[in-house]
Amino acid sequence: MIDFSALLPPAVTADPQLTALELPRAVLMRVNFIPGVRQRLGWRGVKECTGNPGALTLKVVDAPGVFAICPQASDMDGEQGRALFDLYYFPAPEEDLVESFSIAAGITVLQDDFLDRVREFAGDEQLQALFKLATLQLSYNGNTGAVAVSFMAAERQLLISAEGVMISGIDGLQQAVEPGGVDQDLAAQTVMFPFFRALAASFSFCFAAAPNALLQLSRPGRKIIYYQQNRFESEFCYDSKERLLSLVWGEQRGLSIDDSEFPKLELNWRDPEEKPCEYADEPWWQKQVPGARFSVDKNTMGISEKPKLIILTGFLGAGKTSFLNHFIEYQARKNAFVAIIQNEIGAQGLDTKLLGQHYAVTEMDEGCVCCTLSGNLKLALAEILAGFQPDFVVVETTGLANPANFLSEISELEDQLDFCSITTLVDAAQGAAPLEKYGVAREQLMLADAVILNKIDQSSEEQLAQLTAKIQLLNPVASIYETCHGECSPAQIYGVNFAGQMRLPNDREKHGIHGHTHAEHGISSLLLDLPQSIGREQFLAATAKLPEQVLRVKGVLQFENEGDPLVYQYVPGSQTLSPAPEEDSGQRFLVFIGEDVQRSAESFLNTFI
Ligand SMILES: Nc1nc2c(ncn2[C@@H]2O[C@H](COP(=O)(O)OP(=O)(O)OP(=O)(O)O)[C@@H](O)[C@H]2O)c(=O)[nH]1
Repeated sequence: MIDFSALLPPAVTADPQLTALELPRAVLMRVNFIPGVRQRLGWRGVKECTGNPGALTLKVVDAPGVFAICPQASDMDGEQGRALFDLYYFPAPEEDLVESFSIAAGITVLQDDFLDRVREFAGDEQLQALFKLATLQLSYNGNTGAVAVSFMAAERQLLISAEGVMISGIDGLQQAVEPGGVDQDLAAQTVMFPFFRALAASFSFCFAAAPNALLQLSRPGRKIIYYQQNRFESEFCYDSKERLLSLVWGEQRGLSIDDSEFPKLELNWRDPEEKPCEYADEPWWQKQVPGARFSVDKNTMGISEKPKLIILTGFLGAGKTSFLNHFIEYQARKNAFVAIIQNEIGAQGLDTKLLGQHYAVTEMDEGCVCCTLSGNLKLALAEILAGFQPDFVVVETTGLANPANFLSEISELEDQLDFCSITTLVDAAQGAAPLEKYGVAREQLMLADAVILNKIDQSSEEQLAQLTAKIQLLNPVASIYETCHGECSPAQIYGVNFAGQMRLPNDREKHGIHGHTHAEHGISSLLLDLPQSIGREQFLAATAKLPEQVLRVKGVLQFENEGDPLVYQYVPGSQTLSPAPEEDSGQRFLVFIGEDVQRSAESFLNTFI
């Protein structure tokens, strides 16, 4: 029985249809975030389409273009789940292969916005019609745990233009394809096979098992004759075959592969027979990638195996999430994988949604921010380290957390993590006020290895100088960096190889800093459910009257008679409304943070509802 627990959450594995639908994505994301493994399995990288997180674009070693996969349909029959995916290849403009695509595809490839369109191909029907080359079928039996991955493609994808194709050239209109001539003759199976090869090898790696059956079936190919106004006919084409190649992990009987239209059985191999010679050298027979097992791959590459740990603190609204977004982007460009642990005040986990979905995120329970973080941090870290092999783990604490509270727990994980830095964001726009008022804001600074002075666009030079002097008084050893929107180079802060060492609790005790400070600051949080839609004017009038005890408000809301939901963010003195993340839970809410928030939230509600 294949163990899916490291790939999919239990709520998904309990549902065979969902499992069939989610499995390729889970496998592809997982292998692509383990640098040592990715390359060896044949991948160069993966990216989710923002409009459709189930749709991925991928680069494969040695293929200059971009491959893509997009879920198309799924169904279920008892314990059988099945899902179909469309597979695409978007050639690079300089590739000779472009000549074999249709004239319309060739023109599209040469347009300036082609690569931008490819990144968002899942919402682009024209692109899908021009570049779909194959289909993938995923079958899963919930009883036996068996999985079949079936690849369907034609030897030749032939398109005949009934009326011919004219294009405009230097000498005016020219006949590019004669009426009844071939517009496209593409070796679809050969073009797509490198993708299937790497995909199948990724399944074997994630399942830690090689396939134990292989089926190959075929049927006569077809050519498509197209007319104007989107009219199509299809005819058999006997000098081309369509093939279905199916690999099975686990018990083949009882797995429903939709192969009814493929009457001719060409190959039927089962373990322990000798492997079919045409596929004997394929990488999918290896259940382990040499030198790339979870525990040793980085060592064999001469890299320290332990992920670097960064603790990100900073008072409410200082810019932690903004900085984290840049940090992730910077690392993604360097092919490094960042795992994030966030502890959100309020149950909604808004920050997780505001960050892209490209990263593993473990949200911890809400509750007393300091203590809960302390209690669950080890668990969350252990979960991440068991499931992934991140290069960095960033713990983004709430604006009210005192890092001193969980430093001793982190020091217990010294053998699993390299401590890199406590990085503290400071809101230059708010100046020294939070530092003067809240002990926790001072302690976040006293503990910092690096201080990022953010929002300098909202502060005068004189105010900046005063604030810097205050910070230096509190923490004479931390380096201070000035930024806007958290945009600063991680290499500048942490050094090129991130050797920064976090001071451990024993050292800190000497500075007179102690744990658990949550009782002293008197700040609490409150979640306010909003009606599904609200009036824009009334809402803005109410926010204008927020009392100074309210330090932070954020949430998702929908204005009456307006298009999409919006994210609302408030810190004293400024508020923003921006488009909500694509993945919308449908819940409309605000989280209030501050002193006496109960009263503030009640009077807020009274003003505008
Ligand atoms: N003008 C300006 N606004 C900024 C800057 N950096 C962040 N912001 C805005 O400040 C607000 C808070 O930023 P976040 O990055 O969410 O801050 P945070 O520290 O994660 O906030 P919490 O989750 O409440 O702790 C958002 O509306 C940002 O767009 C900056 O440099 N200048």
